[in-house]
Amino acid sequence: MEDLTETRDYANFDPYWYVEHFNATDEALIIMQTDLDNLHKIFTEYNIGGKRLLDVGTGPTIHSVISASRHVDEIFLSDYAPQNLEYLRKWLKKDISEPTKIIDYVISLEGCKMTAEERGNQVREKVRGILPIDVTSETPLGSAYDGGKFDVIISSYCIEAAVLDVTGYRRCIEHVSSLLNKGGVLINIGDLEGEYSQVGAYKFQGVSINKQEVQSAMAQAGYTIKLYSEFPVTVEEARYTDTNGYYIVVATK
Ligand SMILES: C[S@@+](CC[C@H](N)C(=O)[O-])C[C@H]1O[C@@H](n2cnc3c(N)ncnc32)[C@H](O)[C@@H]1O
Repeated sequence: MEDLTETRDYANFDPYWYVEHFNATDEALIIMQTDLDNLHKIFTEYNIGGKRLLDVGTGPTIHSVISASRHVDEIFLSDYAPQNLEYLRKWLKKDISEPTKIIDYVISLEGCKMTAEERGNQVREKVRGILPIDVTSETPLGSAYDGGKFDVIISSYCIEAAVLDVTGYRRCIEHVSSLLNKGGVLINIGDLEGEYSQVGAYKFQGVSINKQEVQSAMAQAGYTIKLYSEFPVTVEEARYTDTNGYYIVVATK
């Protein structure tokens, strides 16, 4: 990643590059497979569900809500970067051609007989909003937001990307938690002990965080951790990040 330009400016985040590299190819599926397996398992085996789900920092990819879509009534996608929100709006209106590898893989996990287009439409039917969000703000969805709280929140590779230190990470967990109903579930997926991730010609800097720091941030925000797991970085993913691994936490508020 040496030749890339270091940035913290999400105006430099290219949604088309991201989808091409993390959703569209055989390599992308290898990179995403562990998350897809985990999300499928969590929603089927842990009996997680509810009325309203918020995906925090969705980026331009809806892979994190495919499994969830069978277990909630309403899905809200969100992101900080306007170009990612625009990409998601185009996805919702079917104004862009959607790579099918990720959805086909989830269909294989679910053992259903649908096409990727049919399963993608099932997800679209649940989407009720595509919202601007800033997890560094005490009012992440904006001070004017009065749309209510959520029963399930998913955040995948967003919170460590949004800040540069552990204190900032803790605050973001608290901000996100303010959007979750009591008794609700937070599924938080992220990088362990890495600072950079490539998107296009840029490497985006975030906080390097370890297991103890993740768990204490969750405990401090009032969560009971139901599951904490770590996974190694694949050879394919190591091309795009300096992270040592990934964590996934499932916790109740
Ligand atoms: C590495 S991408 C992850 C996208 C997607 N969730 C995934 O799992 O592939 C990080 C995302 O976090 C978003 N982001 C960065 N800063 C943020 C902030 N302060 N609040 C909310 N989202 C932020 C970026 O715009 C980007 O879409």
